[in-house]
Parts: sequence; structure tokens; C-alpha cells
Amino acid sequence: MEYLSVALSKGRLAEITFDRFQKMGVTFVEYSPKSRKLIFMNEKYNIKVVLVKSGDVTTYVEQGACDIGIVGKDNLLEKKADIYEIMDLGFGKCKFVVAALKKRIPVEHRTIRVATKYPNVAQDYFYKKGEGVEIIYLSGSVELAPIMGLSDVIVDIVETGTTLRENGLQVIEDICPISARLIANRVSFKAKSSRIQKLMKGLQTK
Ligand SMILES: Nc1ncnc2c1ncn2[C@@H]1O[C@H](COP(=O)(O)OP(=O)(O)OP(=O)(O)O)[C@@H](O)[C@H]1O
Ligand SMILES: O=P(O)(O)OC[C@H]1O[C@H](OP(=O)(O)OP(=O)(O)O)[C@H](O)[C@@H]1O
Repeated sequence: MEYLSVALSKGRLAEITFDRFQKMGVTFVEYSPKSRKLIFMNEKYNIKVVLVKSGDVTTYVEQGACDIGIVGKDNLLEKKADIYEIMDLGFGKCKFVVAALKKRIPVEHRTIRVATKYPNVAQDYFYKKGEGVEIIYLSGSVELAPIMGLSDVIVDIVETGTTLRENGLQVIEDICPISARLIANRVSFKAKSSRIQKLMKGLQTK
């Protein structure tokens, strides 16, 4: 039997996903949260899990290097990849927001500057509102941008709100909810449909 390959977002989603696998009886003995290993094999069910950067999951799946993937909805909205989104996994819950400094200086006579790790999501959101904005791409610690005068607002993920609060920012608009999703390569979804369906059933178990 050919193996089923899974691209899994490293970081926050990985541990929960391995835990789900464990609960459905699919164990990856070499996995531990502290391990630096990137490939894990379950010989019994012939499932190979590879740990990739969150922004690269859609690339592996779209190109067919992996059959399926587990990734945040944030990355799906940003990448717009040609894949099937087949299941909401119900974990990794957070939301996209627009946030700004509590003591925000009003912007007059110029375009609002938006700092974000998600330029397409931010651009789409303001475009749909009919607002022209200047997008400033950052790769992390986005909350710093308004504090340092780099931007007027940010578009970012909020879960507990701690990062915003501890840096003097507040949510000014909710954009949309986010959670982890199971995605599939279009060809694999047909060619390996029964195995993928079985996995989906197992992953539903809490
Ligand atoms: N604070 C959060 N709470 C809950 N889920 C989150 C939070 N931040 C991100 N996520 C979700 O978890 C996924 C992985 O986030 P993680 O922080 O591990 O990596 P990343 O920040 O997207 O990428 P990287 O840090 O590798 O650039 C995100 O794509 C998102 O769906
Ligand atoms: O509402 P909270 O529970 O505080 O979580 C939100 C924070 O988590 C994410 O950052 P991450 O830790 O991934 O770091 P990053 O800024 O480097 O992306 C996100 O970008 C926020 O900064």
C-alpha cells in the first residue's frame, strides 16, 4: 500500500494534531514536542507526517508533494491555493482582527498604513470596505508597528488578547474566525479517497 503523506504546520498546530492521531490509534513513536525531527512514519497505517512552516503547507499539498495538509484558515485565506478544503478540525481557534493603539492618533489627509503578516487578507478586507490602504508586510511581532510609528493599524491574529493588551493595543474590527483545516491535493483526494475519508472520521473524534 502506498503511503499517505500529511503536511503538518509546525508550531502551535503540531502538538494538538499528534495528540488527535494518538487518540485515534495512529501513533508516531518518534514524535515529541521537543524533537527536531521533521519526518514521522506510522508503519501500521502507512501514514507519513512531515512538519513544514505554516505558510508552506498549501505549497506542499497544491504541488502534490503531500496528499493532505493541516493548516490554519489564516494561511488558506492568504495563499488562495488550488486545493480542496475538506474539514474544519475545530482546534487552533483564533480570529483575524484590525487592531490599533488605544491612544491612537487620528489619520487625516493620507492613506492609512496597515502592518501585517497577511498582506492579501488585509488588502481584500479593506478593498471590500472600499478603503484604499497602504500595506506594510512584516514577518512577525506585528503589534510593534503602531507603537514604533511604522503603521496606523495592524491586521493580525488574536486568541486570548494578551499580546494586544500587553502592548497597549485594542481590537477595532473583527474580520473573521480562524481554525485549523484539513486540506487535500485535488488528485490525491480522488485517488486516495477511502483512506482520506477514514482519516477524516478518526480526526472528528475529540
Ligand atoms: N495565538 C494563537 N492562538 C491560536 N492559534 C493561533 C495563534 N496564532 C496562530 N495560530 C494558528 O496556528 C497556526 C500556526 O501558528 P504558529 O504561531 O505556530 O506559526 P506561524 O506564526 O503561523 O508561523 P511562523 O511562526 O512559523 O512564521 C496559525 O496559522 C494560526 O492558524
Ligand atoms: O491573542 P494572543 O493569545 O496574545 O495571541 C496572538 C498572538 O499570537 C500570534 O503571534 P505569534 O506568537 O505566532 O508570534 P509572531 O508575532 O511572531 O507571529 C499573533 O500574531 C499574535 O501576535
